[in-house]
Amino acid sequence: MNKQLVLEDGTVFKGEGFGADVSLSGEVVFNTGMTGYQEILSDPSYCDQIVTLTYPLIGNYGINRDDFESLAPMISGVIVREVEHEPSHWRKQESLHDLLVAKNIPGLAGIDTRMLTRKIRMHGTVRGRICDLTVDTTEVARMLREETPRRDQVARASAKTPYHVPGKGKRVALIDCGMKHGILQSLIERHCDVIVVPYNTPAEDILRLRADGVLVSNGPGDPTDIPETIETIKALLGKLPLFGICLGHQLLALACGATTSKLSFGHRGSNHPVRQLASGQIEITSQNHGYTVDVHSLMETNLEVTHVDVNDGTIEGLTHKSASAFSIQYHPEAAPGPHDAGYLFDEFLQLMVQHVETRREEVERICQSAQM
Ligand SMILES: NC(=O)CC[C@H](N)C(=O)O
Repeated sequence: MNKQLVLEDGTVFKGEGFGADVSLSGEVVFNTGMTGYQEILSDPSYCDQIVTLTYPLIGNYGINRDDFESLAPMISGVIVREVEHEPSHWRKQESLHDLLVAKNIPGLAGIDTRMLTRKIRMHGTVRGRICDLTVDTTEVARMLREETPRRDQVARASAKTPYHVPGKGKRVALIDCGMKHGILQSLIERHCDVIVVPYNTPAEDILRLRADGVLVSNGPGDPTDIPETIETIKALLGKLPLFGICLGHQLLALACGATTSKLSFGHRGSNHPVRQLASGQIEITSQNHGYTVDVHSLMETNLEVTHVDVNDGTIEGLTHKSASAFSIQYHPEAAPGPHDAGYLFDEFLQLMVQHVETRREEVERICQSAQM
């Protein structure tokens, strides 16, 4: 044993280090997915978090060039029960260890991940640090309790300047709060013409793009940390069809006057059941969020709940009663799946088509009344 995880309450888990030989702190969370470690560690929503993977063997199919959700992982560490250093898969290019070394991210193997997960489930997420066995753990725990966590994750994860991904279909302005590439991919598959813009782009600049709709992406941190994006959404509401995913969902709710709060240990995994209220149908979804929209705060808003989490009853989807806007807390772009929720991208497309038709009808009506 040569590395340890120290938690802010003083608990210590000793294990074997892998990946980069560095010490990093972060919020310790767990993900229950059996596969998808490459997508998880490269999902910018995990920025500044140390992720415990509850599936007991990780790394066995390696890392490939295609499955990254972003090119620069922002995760603070990976914790596993057992890591495989000799992966076997026809698509693999390198091992998990090699990737973590290259990206300067520490890994910790050989600890009781079930015990750690049960602790987080009972007491909520905690701050922790992966470090050498030689350091004074009481000192590390004190430092973890006293340091103020950063709140600039979205600014670090978002694109710094706009860029265009041309397509022949509907034009989507994609507000990048720390976007997973899967979202872009899902729009490209539907032939969209996508302009990705930074999280703090003002509404006027977005309107100037003459987009057919706006998608607000997933992203890290607390949604209340980015009032700029909330203001942009407020100004766009009713002018263009709007679709919010995960952080984007929380931001739409805040823009409409609702509130959000932190869940005790969040939802992170790839088999979370969600009920669609209109049909009663259950979708199996991929989730990764630590915050939720407060149900009682919806009373004062024009929002309606469309989807609910079957496990804990929290809100998973919202729609606006008058504006063309809807959002979901989970991931329709999920990779490696499940794909039950992919229809939501088609609904967004449908909303953009309807919006264009309504506008055309409006223009015709104005022209006709002008002739009279
Ligand atoms: N995946 C996301 O977009 C996460 C949203 C937000 N950072 C949360 O933890 O709730």
